[in-house]
Amino acid sequence: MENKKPLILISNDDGYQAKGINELIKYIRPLGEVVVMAPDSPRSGMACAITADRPVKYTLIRKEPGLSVYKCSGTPTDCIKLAKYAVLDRQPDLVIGGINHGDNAAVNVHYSGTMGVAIEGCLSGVPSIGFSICDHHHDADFEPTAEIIRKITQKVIENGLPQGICLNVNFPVCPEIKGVKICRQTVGQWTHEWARRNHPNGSEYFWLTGDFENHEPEEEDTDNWALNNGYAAITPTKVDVTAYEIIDELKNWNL
Ligand SMILES: Nc1nc2c(ncn2[C@@H]2O[C@H](COP(=O)(O)O)[C@@H](O)[C@H]2O)c(=O)[nH]1
Repeated sequence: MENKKPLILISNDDGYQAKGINELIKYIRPLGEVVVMAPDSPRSGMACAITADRPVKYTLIRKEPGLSVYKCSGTPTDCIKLAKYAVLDRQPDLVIGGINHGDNAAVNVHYSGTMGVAIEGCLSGVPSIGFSICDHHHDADFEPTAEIIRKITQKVIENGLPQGICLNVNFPVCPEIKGVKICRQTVGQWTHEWARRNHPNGSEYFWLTGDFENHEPEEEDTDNWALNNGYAAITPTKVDVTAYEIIDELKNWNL
């Protein structure tokens, strides 16, 4: 029986030409057969959005031994769904989103197209990881993340992940990452989220801005604490968002 290399499906939300996904391809290639299906342009903030009202297309960009790269007109989640349906000849062994230009720690897991990739992989029963770095610049330095990305990826290939759980991995911006912390999601929220502006035609419009308010900066078990102190943060993330803790209370409402 041929011993096949792990099949690794990669996507992102910064587009197939972004530095982050191309650095990720470089770090991951030695670990398996890599197939990339990524948006044809940036799709930040798309979370788990899907395209239900217009055609979605994909195009082969490059094909080498062990690596195929496609661009797609859809969302990050569309990329995973379409790659599995139209391109792959078998279920992938691993789905990876990233490396995102900007972190997706704390509540950002709910806005992130990077985590939309990992959540879609997880929902389809595939061990999945989202990788992000706390640097929005297009030429961010991803090199300090390489060794940890390879270690985490290899561990997930070897051990898998429980059904319904994926990993949200965030990296600080520093020349040498101190290590890895296993964290919980920080409690916080975005404030001052809009800039009110006037269009030259006299109309008013709003532009998304915002400050992220960390409500527990001293709590050392949070992903934001790890990132603020030079550690990579691994936040195990569930796709079942049921609030089990209040089911009995609601039953007692006798609706
Ligand atoms: N400037 C603001 N950024 C926000 C706000 N809410 C979320 N976000 C950012 O969106 C990204 C989406 O992640 P991606 O992986 O799709 O790029 C998330 O990481 C947050 O940083 C906001 O109110 N203002």
